[in-house]
Amino acid sequence: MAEDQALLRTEGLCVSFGGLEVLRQVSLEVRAGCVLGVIGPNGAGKTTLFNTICGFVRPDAGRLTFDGAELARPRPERLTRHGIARTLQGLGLFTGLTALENVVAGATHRSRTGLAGALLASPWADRDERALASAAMEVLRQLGIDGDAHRVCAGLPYGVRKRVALARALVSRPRLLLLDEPAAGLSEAEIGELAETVRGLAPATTVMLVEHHMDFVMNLCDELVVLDFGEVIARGTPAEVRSDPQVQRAYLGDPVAAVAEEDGAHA
Ligand SMILES: Nc1ncnc2c1ncn2[C@@H]1O[C@H](COP(=O)(O)OP(=O)(O)OP(=O)(O)O)[C@@H](O)[C@H]1O
Repeated sequence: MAEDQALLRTEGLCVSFGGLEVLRQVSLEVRAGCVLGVIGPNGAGKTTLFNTICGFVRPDAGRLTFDGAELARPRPERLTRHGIARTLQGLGLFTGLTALENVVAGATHRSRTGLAGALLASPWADRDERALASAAMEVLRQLGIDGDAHRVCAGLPYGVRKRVALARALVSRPRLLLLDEPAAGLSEAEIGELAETVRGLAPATTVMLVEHHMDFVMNLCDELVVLDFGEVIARGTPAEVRSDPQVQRAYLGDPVAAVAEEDGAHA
């Protein structure tokens, strides 16, 4: 581990789409063993930040370092080899496959024999397949959904499908897990359970998540970074961020103006 304990670091990331600057000089650190939340109003650039870290979007400028080494040109298909995994805002599951098959699909990079071995039906491929299925089952058990392992995803409740998506990311045993809106669409009870699950992953797995559900974020995260119009406008503990006037303005409009308006209404 690098001395500064930052597992992931971004320095001066800039991304534009056409003339639209979506990330402006974004510098942040994800400390090893922590749960870092990235929040901000709609369109602030949160998902673009994830996409840049994962290599789906090439930055115009800036630098990414993972565990002290530059991640010069991250390639999505190689991320798990670096020890990074992510979930998507949509679930991205194969709805016609079972929960177990979906999770195995997330683990295939661990296979030694690869596609060629599987096509040739080599004994190694058989052994690999059994090992992958066993690893996938273990993660489903860890997330409390092993009872649904052989059910087709299309027929599973949304909350269970979200857990399958999480299991698929976890099966590679990532050092850094990126979660894009993990609480979206869940009931309050499921959100509470999810917070416990994510808390249980750290410190072995460092977590960076993008989320709109404020209670979830405030209760779960060790640190927050706030993006607004592609810029980092605040960072700190949830309590520090909550009381930051710039953050309040970004979310609620200018509080001073809001109070003045309210006074006017009562006058
Ligand atoms: N591939 C793209 N091409 C053009 N514009 C894009 C692209 N991806 C994102 N954008 C624009 O970039 C801005 C930031 O989008 P992004 O999805 O990163 O924001 P966000 O903070 O994740 O928003 P939300 O909370 O609504 O998911 C938006 O104005 C969006 O329309």
